[in-house]
Amino acid sequence: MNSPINSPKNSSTKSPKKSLKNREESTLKLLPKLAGNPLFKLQCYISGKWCDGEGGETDAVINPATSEVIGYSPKISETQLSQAMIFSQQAQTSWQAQTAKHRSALLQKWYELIVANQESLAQIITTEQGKPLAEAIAEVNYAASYVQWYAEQAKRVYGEVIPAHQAQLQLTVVKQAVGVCAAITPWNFPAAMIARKAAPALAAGCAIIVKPAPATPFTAFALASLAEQAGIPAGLFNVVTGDAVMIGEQFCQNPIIKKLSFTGSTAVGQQLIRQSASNVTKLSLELGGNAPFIVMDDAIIEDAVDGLIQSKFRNSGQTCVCANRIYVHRAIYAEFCQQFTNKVAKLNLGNGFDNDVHLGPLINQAAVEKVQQHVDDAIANGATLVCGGKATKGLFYPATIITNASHGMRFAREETFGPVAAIIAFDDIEQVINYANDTPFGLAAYVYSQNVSHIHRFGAELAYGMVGINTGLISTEVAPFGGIKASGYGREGGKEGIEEYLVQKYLCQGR
Ligand SMILES: NC(=O)C1=CN([C@@H]2O[C@H](COP(=O)(O)OP(=O)(O)OC[C@H]3O[C@@H](n4cnc5c(N)ncnc54)[C@H](OP(=O)(O)O)[C@@H]3O)[C@@H](O)[C@H]2O)C=CC1
Ligand SMILES: O=C(O)CCCC(=O)O
Repeated sequence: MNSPINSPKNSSTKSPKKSLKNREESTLKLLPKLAGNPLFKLQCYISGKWCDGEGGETDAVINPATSEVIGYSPKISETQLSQAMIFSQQAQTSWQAQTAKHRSALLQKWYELIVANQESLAQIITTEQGKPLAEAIAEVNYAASYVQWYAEQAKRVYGEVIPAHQAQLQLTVVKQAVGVCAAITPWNFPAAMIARKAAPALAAGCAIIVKPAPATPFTAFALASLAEQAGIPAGLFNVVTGDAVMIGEQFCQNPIIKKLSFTGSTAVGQQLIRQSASNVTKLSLELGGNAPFIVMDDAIIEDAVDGLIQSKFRNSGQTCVCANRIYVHRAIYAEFCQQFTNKVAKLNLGNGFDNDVHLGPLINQAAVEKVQQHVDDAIANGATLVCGGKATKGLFYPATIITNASHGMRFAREETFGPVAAIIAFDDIEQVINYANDTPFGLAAYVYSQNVSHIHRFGAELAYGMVGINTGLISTEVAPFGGIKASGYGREGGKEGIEEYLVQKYLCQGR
């Protein structure tokens, strides 16, 4: 039987005769957990209306824990998309003319609704993405924090007065909304990745059209439902699903779209750069990572172990800022590995809805295969498997520890995106900085050390957009999140995040 888990794109179904009501009824029979969930919508939200694809085609969405079909998301047509852009352009013109205070109040309302509906949203996230319910709740609050932050920042978009070079001139710089924006988001944080693009866009006075990953469209529809309830005017926040290639080309090449923000793989990011050349579209790209996690011999081992567990196993390792390569000083290597193994043994793998589950399933079969290849490569090249190392059932992959690993192994070159902790010994700070920087990627790095001069050196020399020092968790709405090198450019969060959706205009005024 063709398993839609392997490739959601291959699971397209042409179902023009199936009415929405029938689709909802058959879906709810399959998945009692979402029955009655007021935010469970199966339609795109475009120009303030809920709609199917005009050709009636849909994509099946699969629960990665059970392989059951959760529901179907529409495939919108190119015509629908270009009409959405025209409508958004009109809506955006009025929106940017509103006061920042007005935009802020609507975003604040959206924030409050997201928090008030956190359980319904988290249920949808766990069902379509697989992460444990407690993590899904944490993600909803994380997503909400961006909406709240940009509701506040909306009111602080300041311009500048420049001391003029001639007495008769006045020089000022104003900031204006870039226009209609687009976003392409991944499945690993289906709520947060949308919130941290849409909230600054709306705060800045832009409209946005979001294409979520096909594995997790229902969280996006749920956010749209709450935006509608919050009173965000039609055409400003849109969610479209369907053919990624067609939508991606339109986002890059339709001149209505002035800005595209993407989170996902480096390969797709590079394609979007190429595609948007003709339109010179402004881009923000948050791409793959390959985070080094460094533990010096002067670190507090217990803290480093706890930090590694947080960094490595969040979302079963399916996070671009997850520790991907772990470097532990040889002097503490054995002790560190022992303490880490003892704690990892307590992590439970299971359905995210069950109690006391720390790791849910991986997103699809391709993800399981990539993880397995990285494990097999390490073992074949002389590393030692301490625990895990094979899927237990379906997409469930256990926490895996590999010791005696080396820098040349595949996991150290490529993002694993799974719950595999492979630990490499190093001898001195020079060597480990070289190892850490020996990658095309530059998103996040982590260091554990109690030596101030070591910390300063790591801070200065690690070639990354973000460095966690004596912590395994760096993400927050108040700080600029983003990478350098092949991990992309642009920042999300902090005061910097809203700048991505603004353009500067310099006014040179004579008497
Ligand atoms: N930085 C991060 O947070 C993430 C990194 N990754 C990395 O990427 C690897 C592969 O994951 P995957 O989900 O396939 O990531 P992709 O980069 O393929 O997908 C991310 C998003 O981009 C869309 N997309 C894919 N191709 C195009 C295109 N030509 N034009 C426009 N949009 C497109 C996808 O939609 P569709 O699926 O319909 O093609 C999805 O919405 C992971 O193993 C991980 O290493 C993945 C996800 C997030
Ligand atoms: O790109 C990702 O993997 C999501 C980032 C998660 C975070 O904000 O910590």
